[in-house]
Amino acid sequence: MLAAWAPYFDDMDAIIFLAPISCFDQVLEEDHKVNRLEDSFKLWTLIVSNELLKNTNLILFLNKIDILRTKLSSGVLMKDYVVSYGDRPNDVDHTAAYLRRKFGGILHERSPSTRVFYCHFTTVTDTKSTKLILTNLKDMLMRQNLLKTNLIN
Ligand SMILES: Nc1nc2c(ncn2[C@@H]2O[C@H](COP(=O)(O)OP(=O)(O)OP(=O)(O)O)[C@@H](O)[C@H]2O)c(=O)[nH]1
Repeated sequence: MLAAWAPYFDDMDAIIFLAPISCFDQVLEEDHKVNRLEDSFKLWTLIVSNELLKNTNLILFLNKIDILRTKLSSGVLMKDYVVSYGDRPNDVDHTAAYLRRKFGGILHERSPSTRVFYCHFTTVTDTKSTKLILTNLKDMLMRQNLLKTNLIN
């Protein structure tokens, strides 16, 4: 599937990858044996390791942080679903930072090129904060393109 669409994205400035991190205790609707967070790790691994996309900026949105916060506060334990999480504190700061490190580690280990790890914690339904993140990303990419073409230094 990825192999089929990747060639159409190799000249994109960036791909925004949304991983719904509140879904750590859920399974895929189409396959109840697959954990949704595991599925996001798998897809992220496929994208970061794809040769055709090695020059494309990858921007990771660790999304649904608001739902993650509510879920953890209600007593759902990350370690019950993510065994490697162990006995770390079950709060939003620690769990989110842990997941960020996991996604970043995959990029670091599996990318065929050296790439910056762009990662944001998001609640994309909050249009105001999402607009701000997107505007900053657009500025960053424009600056990067100008640097590449030596129009600024
Ligand atoms: N509270 C909250 N809702 C969100 C967020 N992102 C998406 N949603 C809502 O979640 C619902 C499902 O949208 P998606 O997550 O895009 O789609 P999905 O992952 O295929 O759907 P689900 O299986 O329902 O999670 C929609 O009603 C969205 O508006 C978020 O960050 N916070």
